[in-house]
Amino acid sequence: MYVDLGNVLDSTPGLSREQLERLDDRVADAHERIEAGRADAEHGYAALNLPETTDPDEIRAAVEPFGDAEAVLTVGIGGSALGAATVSEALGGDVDAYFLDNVDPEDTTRLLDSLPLDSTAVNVVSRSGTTAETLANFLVVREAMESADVDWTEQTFVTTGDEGNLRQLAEKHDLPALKVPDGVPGRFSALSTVGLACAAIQGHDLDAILAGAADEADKLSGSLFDSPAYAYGAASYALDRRGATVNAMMPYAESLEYFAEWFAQLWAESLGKEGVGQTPARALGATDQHSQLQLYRAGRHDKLVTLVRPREREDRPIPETELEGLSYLGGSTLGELLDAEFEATEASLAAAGQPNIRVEIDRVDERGVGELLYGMEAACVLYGELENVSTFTQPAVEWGKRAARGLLGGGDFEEADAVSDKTRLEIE
Ligand SMILES: O=P(O)(O)OC[C@H]1O[C@H](O)[C@H](O)[C@@H](O)[C@@H]1O
Repeated sequence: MYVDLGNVLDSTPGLSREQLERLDDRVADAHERIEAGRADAEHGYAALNLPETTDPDEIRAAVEPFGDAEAVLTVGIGGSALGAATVSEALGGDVDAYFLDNVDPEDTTRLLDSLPLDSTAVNVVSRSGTTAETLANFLVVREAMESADVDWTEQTFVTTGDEGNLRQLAEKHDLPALKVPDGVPGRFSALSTVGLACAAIQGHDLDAILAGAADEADKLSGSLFDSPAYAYGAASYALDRRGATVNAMMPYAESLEYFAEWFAQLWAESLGKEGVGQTPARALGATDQHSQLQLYRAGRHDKLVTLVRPREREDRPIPETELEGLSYLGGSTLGELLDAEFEATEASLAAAGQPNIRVEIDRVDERGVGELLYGMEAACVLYGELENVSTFTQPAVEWGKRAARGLLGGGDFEEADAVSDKTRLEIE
């Protein structure tokens, strides 16, 4: 992963070279703390050890029974879906991948009606094994399979912890089960059993994904000037502190659209604590140049725009045309056009003094995806250290979960009372 901070030096808010150097002393301290956490495999910090601790053979063995599947359906939510979706969307593959990560009845019905159920492998993923959306969706999928005379026990495997409803289900029906790694919160689990089982079914090279991540891990050091991940994390933190409270993640590759979603969870759940945290926004280049960019260039100076792209991609020529006004396009390629748009956006933000950071990988391949995921996780952990928040918890999310559960009669939760106490001011 390559990170270019050039366009934060003269922006507003911005960071001078001296400010970056002063920040580097704090990066050194934070790095020491992170390394100590990794050495003790402390909760959360253990995620940064995944390139070494994830066993690709274990994942390949667990999915072996599904070698002939035409499709793979991941049933999970949040960190139990977004990592797998990011890897799968980035790398494509002959086996179609689908994700049930919401409980929208219309969408679920549409998906189940369109899937070849008798040749779909189903991976039910939940770290806790208790998440209502995931378990409810699984029950719906199971019933759809039974109605289609498909033996769901032959086509389902689970990825979960040692305890919980899902573990019990796997034991009862003798389903293959992968274990979620200890000490790794869901949003940091893309490089583990949680994020890689789907990729394994699609035939992707797990070793190369982990090797890309390991390369990024090797670059972590006591200086942001030696580590792209820390450069990104430290600059994002310092810019937020100076007023760039929004981080618009804008990949220039359709295959990385999910990456921006994954990043949004990582950043929001990890850093949104005690009144602080940079708000992630999602954009896609070049599409959103024709919608959101107006705001990013001419709106408040409260945003950092992160522009992500691969340095190489498979290209496609733009045919020559007889239309004179379009002659500049003919003979060029779609990739060249996309790159020109990337650079034009970057320059236009810089000219307006809006801070932006360029993040590149060589290609959107296994290695590149491993680098990007690991790099952003390490950036997030560093940001959390600098901000002094508890990066690996999500108490605010738990509140809503308890309220919803109480409403459904799943227990006596005082949070559910707040729902009936709602103040209304309804206009018809
Ligand atoms: O994997 P699960 O236990 O089902 O959790 C799935 C998701 O649910 C929660 O709401 C958490 O806030 C997320 O961090 C987590 O990734």
